[in-house]
Amino acid sequence: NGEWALWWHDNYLERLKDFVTGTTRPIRILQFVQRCAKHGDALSVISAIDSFCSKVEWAMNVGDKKGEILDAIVLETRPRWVLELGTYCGYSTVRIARLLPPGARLVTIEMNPHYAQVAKEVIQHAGLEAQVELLVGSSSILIPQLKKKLDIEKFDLVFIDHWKISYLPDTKLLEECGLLRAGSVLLADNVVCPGAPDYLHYVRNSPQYQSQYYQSYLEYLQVEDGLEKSIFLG
Ligand SMILES: C[S@@+](CC[C@H](N)C(=O)[O-])C[C@H]1O[C@@H](n2cnc3c(N)ncnc32)[C@H](O)[C@@H]1O
Repeated sequence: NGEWALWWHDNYLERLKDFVTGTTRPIRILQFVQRCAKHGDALSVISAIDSFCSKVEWAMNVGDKKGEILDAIVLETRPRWVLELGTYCGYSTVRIARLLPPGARLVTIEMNPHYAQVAKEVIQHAGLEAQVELLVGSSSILIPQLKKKLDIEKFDLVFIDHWKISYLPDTKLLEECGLLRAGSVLLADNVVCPGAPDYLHYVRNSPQYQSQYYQSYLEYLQVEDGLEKSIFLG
């Protein structure tokens, strides 16, 4: 059901609406945010995107239900440095950035330049551009450059939400590049739908991680999905 729903919303309906409107889904989300959300008010940006994506057009944001779990983990972690893999339109970026303690930074990586441009405008609309560094490119190329590029030592929290096939190789890359410390938290989205079985097998069986599943629902749909929180033990 989940696979079918994703195909329906992400391929068939999106292409149809793109064709009919002559725009793209990210542009339609941005236009809704600009029309309905208050400038500088992150919560109203989040509400506008949730409202658009639950009532008008589905989109692959982490969504409101899993978003609450994400919020709780950001608040309990109180990170100084956060990395997000997969920005899309900046929904989860705004969710995370609004909860960061003073002086903390969120680095978010998006390989699609069109999505990244929309995300930049969404983040600006939320008034959070000072907290966020948006990098455009592939995670596998950018991760090894992060220490030099941004003078980062280690990430306290990593939100993993790009293509599922990249979860495991990028996690190993973060380890190899020395970007994780004992206690760093990895939070991976969509571990059930569409699923990341090789990643789950790794974090649940490696002695280097202590891992826990948070059951929830796929964004804006009644289909089981969840987040996996994995603490790197060093
Ligand atoms: C599920 S969406 C991210 C949703 C976003 N985190 C949110 O909740 O609002 C996945 C995004 O990851 C991007 N992506 C996929 N593989 C990537 C990679 N290897 N490097 C950078 N971006 C990637 C895609 O272009 C897409 O925009």
